[in-house]
Amino acid sequence: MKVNCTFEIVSPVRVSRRRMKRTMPEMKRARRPDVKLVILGDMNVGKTSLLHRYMDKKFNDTISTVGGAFYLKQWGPYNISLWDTAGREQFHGLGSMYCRGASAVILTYDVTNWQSLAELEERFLSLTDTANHDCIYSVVGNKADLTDPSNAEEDYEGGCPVHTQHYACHLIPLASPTTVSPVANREVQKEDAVALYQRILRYKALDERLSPPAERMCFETSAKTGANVDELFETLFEMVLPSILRMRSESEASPTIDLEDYGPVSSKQTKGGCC
Ligand SMILES: Nc1nc2c(ncn2[C@@H]2O[C@H](COP(=O)(O)OP(=O)(O)OP(=O)(O)O)[C@@H](O)[C@H]2O)c(=O)[nH]1
Ligand SMILES: [Mg+2]
Repeated sequence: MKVNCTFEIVSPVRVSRRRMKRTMPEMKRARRPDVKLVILGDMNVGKTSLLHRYMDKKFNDTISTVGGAFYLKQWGPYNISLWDTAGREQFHGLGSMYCRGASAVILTYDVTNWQSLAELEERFLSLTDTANHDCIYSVVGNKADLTDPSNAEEDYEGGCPVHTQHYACHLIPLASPTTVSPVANREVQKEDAVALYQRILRYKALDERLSPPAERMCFETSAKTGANVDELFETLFEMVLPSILRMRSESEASPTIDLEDYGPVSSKQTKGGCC
């Protein structure tokens, strides 16, 4: 449905200063997402946790995503829609719908689970065929905290770091402490992610010399500790900025709006509903 209209928006942030009457282009900017990023990957790799960490700076309990959900992030003057998707097989078909019109896709695996990396090429890469022609791709290994020796914990009552082997801590070790050797947890090496990124470029028939380098597009993150999470999203936002500017100049010309573009957005950083 396309309509011509201008209406008044009172932004909760500005209501103390002044009520604003915006013309169409400003109203469009205030509400309509400028660009779309999608996060894909097998179930349980931490897609939702990464979005919660970035949007809310928290690592809280999650339930397995049903269908998909979107978040609207205001980044400077730009509105970026972040689409979370379900990794479960039963929702696989929805992935290509969520990727439609995407300017960046985050392909996520679990560094402690080799199969989650393999699934990206076997099951998820083809879903990105509906993304924009100039879409960028990031390969993200999450749960890096599980392979970080400094995070090692022994199974004590209350927990005591493994490097205090002489039990300096006050806790009495259990009869047979189970030491988690974090490095042994790692199943995917960084080189494996780089190799996958290069195969993605070939799949997309992109010239590697003209594409963003692997070291810029491959990340290891932890939604639990927050490691590299802001860097991941902010790097991608910077990289899609040219697409935003291009699409804005194209949309300036169109005086109509499509009300279906306006999700249930009511404040600056708003979580969309499940779609
Ligand atoms: N240690 C650790 N656990 C994590 C991390 N990220 C997510 N988890 C845990 O992994 C489990 C799955 O996390 P989700 O964010 O729900 O995974 P998902 O990819 O959204 O899963 P689906 O919605 O089913 O596709 C939860 O128990 C999280 O607490 C991380 O960085 N480190
Ligand atoms: Mg999820």
